[in-house]
Amino acid sequence: MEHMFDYVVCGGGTCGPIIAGRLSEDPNVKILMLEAGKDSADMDDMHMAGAWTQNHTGETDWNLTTPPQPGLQNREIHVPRGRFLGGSSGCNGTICVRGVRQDYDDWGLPEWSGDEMFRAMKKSETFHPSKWFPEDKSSHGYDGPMHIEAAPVLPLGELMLESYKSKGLDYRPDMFSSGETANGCGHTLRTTWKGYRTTPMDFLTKDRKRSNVTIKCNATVDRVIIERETDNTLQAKGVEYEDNDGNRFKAFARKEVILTGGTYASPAILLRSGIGPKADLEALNLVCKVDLPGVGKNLQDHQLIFTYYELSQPGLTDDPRVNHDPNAYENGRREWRENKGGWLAQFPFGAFAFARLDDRLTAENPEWREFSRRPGRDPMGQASSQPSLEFFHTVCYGGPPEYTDFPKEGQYAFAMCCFLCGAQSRGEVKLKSTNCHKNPIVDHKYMSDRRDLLMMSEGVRFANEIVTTGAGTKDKIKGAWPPVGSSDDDMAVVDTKLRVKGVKGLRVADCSIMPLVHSGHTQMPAFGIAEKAAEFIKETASVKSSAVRANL
Ligand SMILES: Cc1cc2nc3c(=O)[nH]c(=O)nc-3n(C[C@H](O)[C@H](O)[C@H](O)COP(=O)(O)OP(=O)(O)OC[C@H]3O[C@@H](n4cnc5c(N)ncnc54)[C@H](O)[C@@H]3O)c2cc1C
Repeated sequence: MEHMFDYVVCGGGTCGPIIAGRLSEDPNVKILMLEAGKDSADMDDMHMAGAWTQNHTGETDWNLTTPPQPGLQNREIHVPRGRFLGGSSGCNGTICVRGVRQDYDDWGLPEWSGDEMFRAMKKSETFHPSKWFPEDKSSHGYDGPMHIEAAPVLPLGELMLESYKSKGLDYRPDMFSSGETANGCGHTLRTTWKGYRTTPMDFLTKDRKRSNVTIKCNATVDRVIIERETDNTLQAKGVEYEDNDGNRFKAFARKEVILTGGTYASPAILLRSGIGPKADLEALNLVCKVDLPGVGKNLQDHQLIFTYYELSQPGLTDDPRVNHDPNAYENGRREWRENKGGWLAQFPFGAFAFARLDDRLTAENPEWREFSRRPGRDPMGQASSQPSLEFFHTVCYGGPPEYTDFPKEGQYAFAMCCFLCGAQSRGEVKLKSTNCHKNPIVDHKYMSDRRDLLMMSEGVRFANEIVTTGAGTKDKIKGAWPPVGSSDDDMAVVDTKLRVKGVKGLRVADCSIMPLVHSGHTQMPAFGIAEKAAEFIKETASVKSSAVRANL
């Protein structure tokens, strides 16, 4: 294999293939994309969106677990991450929620404004309209490699929409694409089409195979090769990586190395490369090349609570196919192979809503009233255009594989989910070993900020009101289930164009660069981040080549 490329992209998950795909539009450019996991072309359980949990353990997952979380009664939390081509976009819920413009405006960087991110997010998309769904046309892209569609919400979803509306959350069908409201209900779109999950690997496979992109799987990037130039600056020259047997290789980049290992892995690669907090590096006998105290810090996650209900009547959930059938997976896989249908073809979530709960908390909770507020902001730092919480529900009893108490014949259950948008708890990623095959310590410090706990408690209370007293569902609930019971920021790691501070030719371009999580699930911003990263990289290349031309 040839070892010299123009660009080396480290991580073939969500952002990596988008960047590799965009850069490969120039046939003169040679790209290497390294992925620690395996090829996913033949992974049916990835192609079927409903089989998502099947890839949350074993070789297709990074098997990362947090240390005991004091805010969660010392529970250790498994945080799944895809480890194969397509990465987390290949084992996620396929839900598309772009958030609201203010989420990105709050990053305080003109390059990353709400308008810019909404433009970049739709660039990856081909939206497939449906007769029943009134899409907001201006919010969508129609010629990108990722296939996105609206999914019907099934009978329970229709009732939930009625319940949301009766609680003051107006129906705005495509609000999760347009980002138009912080209070409302509607449909989320899905990264599925014709029974298949779409992932950013669609930038590089099928009709978009590119001869100038080399993809290497089972290739775990250990560190970036950084050399000091004659002008005393540091330059990224390439990477060292290992296969699954520990054999070591080098690949070199004429132009740039781009880290796309995701929120947990990119900081770990930087740290192993000697870029990070000096004391932490020296404690592991790593030579500190650039003392960047922010690497691995400011870790954020959306927290999510599922509350289960039993329904008093049949016909509203998918439990008969999913939970009552002892051969559910066998039958689901057969149906998918035969006609790309069946329960595994779709992700089992129904109708969604956003809500702001600051007024409720302010009226009812003295502790909430004590928190300080910036002008025009609530105690979470959010403006009135930003939702406090997202609500959604499953269309059968479902959730992670470790769940038990499945409904039996004649029993029907579902979960109401409460998802915290503006989480304030901050955690960190640290190395526990310099071995690239050992996972870093991922400590989210969930619920360590009291405001998260108060907002989540109020959210669960509101969700319970929606389900048990809302117009669509109040007569259908039997009970609970189971029936027994910025660049001037010293901590910034990259500049506004995602270049790692202190090293030339090195960028990070994945969800780890988000200074604040947006209101919603993170794959849409991942698409936007990758599209913008590719634009910045091309911009640098064109400035360099015109500078070269000017010198001739
Ligand atoms: C279970 C789950 C459900 C989710 N549901 C949704 C949802 O419904 N909607 C939504 O919008 N978002 C969802 N998300 C979040 C979203 O999918 C991710 O935030 C997004 O895909 C992350 O993109 P990324 O490029 O930052 O990282 P990833 O997609 O994780 O890509 C990183 C890639 O780098 C590889 N890698 C890591 N380390 C190395 C290394 N050292 N060398 C080489 N390769 C390496 C990994 O194997 C992986 O392929 C979900 C995520 C999960 C895990």
